[in-house]
Amino acid sequence: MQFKYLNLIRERNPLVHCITNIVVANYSANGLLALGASPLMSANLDEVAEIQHFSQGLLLNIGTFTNVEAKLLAGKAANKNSVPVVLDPAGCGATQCRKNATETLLNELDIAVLRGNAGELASIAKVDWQVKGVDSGAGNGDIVDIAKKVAKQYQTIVALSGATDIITDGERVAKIHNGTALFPRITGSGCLLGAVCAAFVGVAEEADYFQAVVEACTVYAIAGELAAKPLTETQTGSFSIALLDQLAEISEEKAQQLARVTYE
Ligand SMILES: Nc1ncnc2c1ncn2[C@@H]1O[C@H](COP(=O)(O)OP(=O)(O)O)[C@@H](O)[C@H]1O
Ligand SMILES: Cc1ncsc1CCOP(=O)(O)O
Ligand SMILES: [Mg+2]
Repeated sequence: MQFKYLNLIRERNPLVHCITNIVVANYSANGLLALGASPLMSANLDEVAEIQHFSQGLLLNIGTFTNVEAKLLAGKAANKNSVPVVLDPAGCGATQCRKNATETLLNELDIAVLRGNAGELASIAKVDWQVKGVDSGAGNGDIVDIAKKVAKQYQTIVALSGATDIITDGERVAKIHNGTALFPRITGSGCLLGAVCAAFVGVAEEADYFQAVVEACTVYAIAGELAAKPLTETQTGSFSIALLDQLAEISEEKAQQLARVTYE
């Protein structure tokens, strides 16, 4: 697999505007900085539309279910200014009001990338799933079918994360087999991945968003793998810091060497 967007991020230092949840705001900002992007966190109604005149990517994350109006306003301005919008429906299956808000964002906005775990994507696809808050929960549905269905319905690129990440535009499917079981043991690792996707599509042409998202998820999963290498399975605090270090350290050459990606 050929990588080309990681170096572009480091060259261009894209500004990624995040309207995210309070749990992960600081960690996401640090992760974007480590990668080579420039984070801006704001949910103020007076400025979120204006920010789309100079930002390269917009992340909307519903994790703490706040600022829905700001997300709509920012998303509409981003669409008008050709700024790619990444939606992270964190915890969207937990309550009815989250489901409604997620559907509104998907219907009202042109979402370039929808990044979530299996439970979140199953909830959007209306497939029966035992959702567990912001964690992926358990279910019997075929996750490739779920991801493809949602990608087609909303004409977007779905990045469904888990032990194997599934990236699809509804037709093409990439599976990323990299990662570490330490990822789901720290809070914010999925949310930071959403922000990382925004940085990658922020330096890509629209026609190549699929490839940019595959690259984003692969680089990220490998950074986690490298961070976990010297750690035991209980060193979750160290993993959270080591992941930031690896996002700063990882090169296209290293990613190419370690990537385990298959296409269907
Ligand atoms: N069991 C696992 N083994 C390896 N990697 C994992 C595992 N679970 C999640 N990941 C990785 O963790 C990152 C965050 O995904 P995930 O934990 O699914 O997000 P979320 O926090 O939204 O549930 C992704 O890069 C994914 O590949
Ligand atoms: C714990 C929690 N509660 C609301 S948002 C959030 C953070 C979830 O982070 P992630 O989805 O990346 O694990
Ligand atoms: Mg998580």
